[in-house]
Amino acid sequence: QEAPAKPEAATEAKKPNIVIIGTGGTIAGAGASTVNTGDYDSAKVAVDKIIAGVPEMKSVANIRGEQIFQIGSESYNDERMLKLAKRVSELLKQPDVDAVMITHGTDTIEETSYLLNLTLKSDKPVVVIGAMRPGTALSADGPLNLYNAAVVAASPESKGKGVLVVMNDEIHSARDVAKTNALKVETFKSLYGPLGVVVESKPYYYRLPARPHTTATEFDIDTIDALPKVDVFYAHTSMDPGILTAIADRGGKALIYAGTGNGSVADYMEEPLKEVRKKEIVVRATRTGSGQVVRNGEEKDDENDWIVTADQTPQKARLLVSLALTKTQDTKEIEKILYKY
Ligand SMILES: NC(=O)CC[C@H](N)C(=O)O
Repeated sequence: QEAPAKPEAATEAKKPNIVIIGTGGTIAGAGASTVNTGDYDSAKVAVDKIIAGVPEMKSVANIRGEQIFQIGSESYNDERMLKLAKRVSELLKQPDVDAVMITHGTDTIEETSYLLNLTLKSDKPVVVIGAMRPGTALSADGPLNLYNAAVVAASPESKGKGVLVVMNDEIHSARDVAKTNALKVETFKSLYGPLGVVVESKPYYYRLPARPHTTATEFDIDTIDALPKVDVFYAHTSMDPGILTAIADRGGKALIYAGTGNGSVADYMEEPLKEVRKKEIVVRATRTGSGQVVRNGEEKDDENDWIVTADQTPQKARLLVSLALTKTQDTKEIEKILYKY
């Protein structure tokens, strides 16, 4: 890594062109008073206004905004995610676009960025950011997150590292990042640690993603127009088997069973889950938030033709299984995909 440079140094070289796609979230939120940090409306402020609020970004890049949605990220569905991903792909193909940033609600940043990480075919930096406090709040975190994201997106060092999520001075891989707290500014964590940090207008990378992403995957967003329906069932004590089987009657192609512990299935849920397998693929995941699910460990996966996740959370497994289903219906192949990415 080079020695730290002053932010002004960047202006001496030709500045990169960055497009910031606005999608809503708290980074575009507004509260009634400066002390409203958790009580506010998200998705209110236009992306151009957000950009105008951080003129410091002009020293690192030529920036232009594009508003694609104005939504809370809890409202993403496949259609919206695909629309966003296809637009990012289009922009990355333009020779006059060097990097893309996306302002996004934090609730589902980990899902959208994971989909982008698995399906974009470009080495150019793609950086997703959000905020935990609206711009109207004391100590709003959005402006610095946005500036840091621009610093990361503008850096040649960020090329080829997959889709990045920059929050709270940290650079995370979209593969691993998860929102871990409902309110705190330091909510974004990666199980294996962030890839790097941003300090005084410079990114410092310490790790690289080991799993294939972007140009190295078999999934291309330009060829995907719909995603097979995959649902998640969340396990707990005293489950209602009827709810599980009702999910399987909704036309899904796979069900992620977010099991307790190592993806364990309650004795009274085994028969219902076997019934589900007659209609769709069954994937055992863990609701614990981390750890591999051991095949044939706590359950008879071979006998039941159930699949296990690698370390993906149920919501990330849902997306990856859905992408896998665009390629194959073979359960062994789908499990290989879970262990590959
Ligand atoms: N901090 C946030 O961005 C949460 C706001 C909103 N629920 C969203 O995800 O868009």
